[in-house]
Amino acid sequence: MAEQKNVIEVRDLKNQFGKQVVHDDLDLDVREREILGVVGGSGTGKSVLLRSIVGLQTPKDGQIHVLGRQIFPRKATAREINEDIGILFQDGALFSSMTVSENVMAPLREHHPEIGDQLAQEIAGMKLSLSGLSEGVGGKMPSELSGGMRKRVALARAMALDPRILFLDEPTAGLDPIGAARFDELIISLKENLGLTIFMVTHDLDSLNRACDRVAVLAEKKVIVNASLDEVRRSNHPWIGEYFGGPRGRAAAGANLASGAA
Ligand SMILES: Nc1ncnc2c1ncn2[C@@H]1O[C@H](COP(=O)(O)OP(=O)(O)OP(=O)(O)O)[C@@H](O)[C@H]1O
Repeated sequence: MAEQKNVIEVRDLKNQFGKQVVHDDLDLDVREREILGVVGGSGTGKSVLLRSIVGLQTPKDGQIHVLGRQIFPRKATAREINEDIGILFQDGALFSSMTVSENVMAPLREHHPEIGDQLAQEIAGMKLSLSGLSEGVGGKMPSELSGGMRKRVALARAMALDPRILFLDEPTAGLDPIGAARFDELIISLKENLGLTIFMVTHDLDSLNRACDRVAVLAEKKVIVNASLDEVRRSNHPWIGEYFGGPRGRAAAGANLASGAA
């Protein structure tokens, strides 16, 4: 198989808050068109890593390149960075006073004010449909939707500018198992049909089994392994053993085998 190129390269990353060093000499590669699951204990710096890569957090040291652009030390402009990435934050963060359509159109209004109302509406409708929502949803307020639907609206908004990379921070948190499985199917289809690369911070073992091509594990201020789930499971690191070998880990792996997934 041809070697996939890296769309994200992080080298020697250091993040520090006061005396607390969160990342030290952290390296990470993310390949084009893969779904990378990012896991690690609470407070290991998964969200800080995501925020550093998208330019929302200024690291202490290191180098970050995304799609060939230098994010840190900063050379790319915020506009250039935002052109090719979409972000779904942990809480979805929809604007509660705007309709669903207006939420999805917000990035278009900000980055492409030249786009007229009708075209913006049409693009919003298309993104909602890509996210598995029906047309009628556009006129509703976020408060009228279920948690799963709100996640899909947030995903539609993250895709408003046709990103090449999607960053998802715990996208299935708060969803029931069926809603979470459907969300995973959706992101797999985005990867397969649109060729997106997906960087997904998650605590959801079922999601890792179902959706991720590779898994990066954060521990000891670094990415200690970035490999297929099978390879990660073979690691003898104590946190990995506890996480994947515990009852939840075994149940998730068993469910995956039973459903015939690779
Ligand atoms: N802006 C900030 N100022 C000070 N400390 C911060 C800031 N952002 C993050 N931290 C600290 O950095 C550490 C890593 O935080 P982060 O949110 O990245 O962890 P995480 O791995 O995503 O955790 P969780 O799985 O619980 O969401 C935590 O100890 C957190 O308190």
